[in-house]
Amino acid sequence: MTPAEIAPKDRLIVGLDLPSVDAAEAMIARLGDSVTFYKIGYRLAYAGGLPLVARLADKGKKVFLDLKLHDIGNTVAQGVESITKLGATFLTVHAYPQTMKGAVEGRGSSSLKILAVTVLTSYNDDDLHAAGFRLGVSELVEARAQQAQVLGIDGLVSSPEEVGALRKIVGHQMSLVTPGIRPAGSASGDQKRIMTPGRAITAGADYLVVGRPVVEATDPRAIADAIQAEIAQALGA
Ligand SMILES: O=c1ccn([C@@H]2O[C@H](COP(=O)(O)O)[C@@H](O)[C@H]2O)c(=O)[nH]1
Repeated sequence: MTPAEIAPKDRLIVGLDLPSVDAAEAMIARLGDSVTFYKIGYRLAYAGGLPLVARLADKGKKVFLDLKLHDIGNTVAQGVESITKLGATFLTVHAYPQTMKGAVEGRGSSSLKILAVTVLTSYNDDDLHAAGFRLGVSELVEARAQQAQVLGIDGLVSSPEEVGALRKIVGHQMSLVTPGIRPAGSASGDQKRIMTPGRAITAGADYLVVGRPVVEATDPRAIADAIQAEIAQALGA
């Protein structure tokens, strides 16, 4: 799907980082038709949230399974093959060559799209160096994007700060999905590479992932609607 083909409303992916399936379902009901795309990550998946994928699909919503797999290639391939049956649109793996190769093998010809997490948005250059990496954020993101492209990965997760450089490398063949989104005035929390929704879209992001600023808001629907309006304005839609 080229960026022009993505419906503006589908570009906001709300992270259901909530403690239980009941809490997630209550949030989905509150957000109503403001949100069409949800992300299920560690917190909800390990609290029994995987069956929600099919329930959301039945309601016409899309699901991003943010499981960030990383293991030996064979294990990743087998795990991804199981995940293809859940009905999610996106699944994340860490952008290590063996992991990405296994994920593409496990995905096979299914409709599941594999996203490679380049460098977590809570990391800056100092964090990478402390973890033993020689490269800084921008160099590592770009190197991993090149490897992901060669291996047949469908999309990349990065901060919006890297989207311009990534587009030059991967063109429109891969989806660019960006967490680290903060509406003006909201707390950054542990995120270190952040941008507002409008600036991220203008920078060229295809999808914006927003968790806490929506699900911890007093009025989540009002915040989601404001983000959708900012996205539409940045797209000139
Ligand atoms: O590099 C990454 C990859 C994934 N995430 C996930 O996105 C959401 C962001 O939540 P906020 O509350 O809006 O910070 C969260 O589920 C992360 O696990 C990311 O932040 N960065």
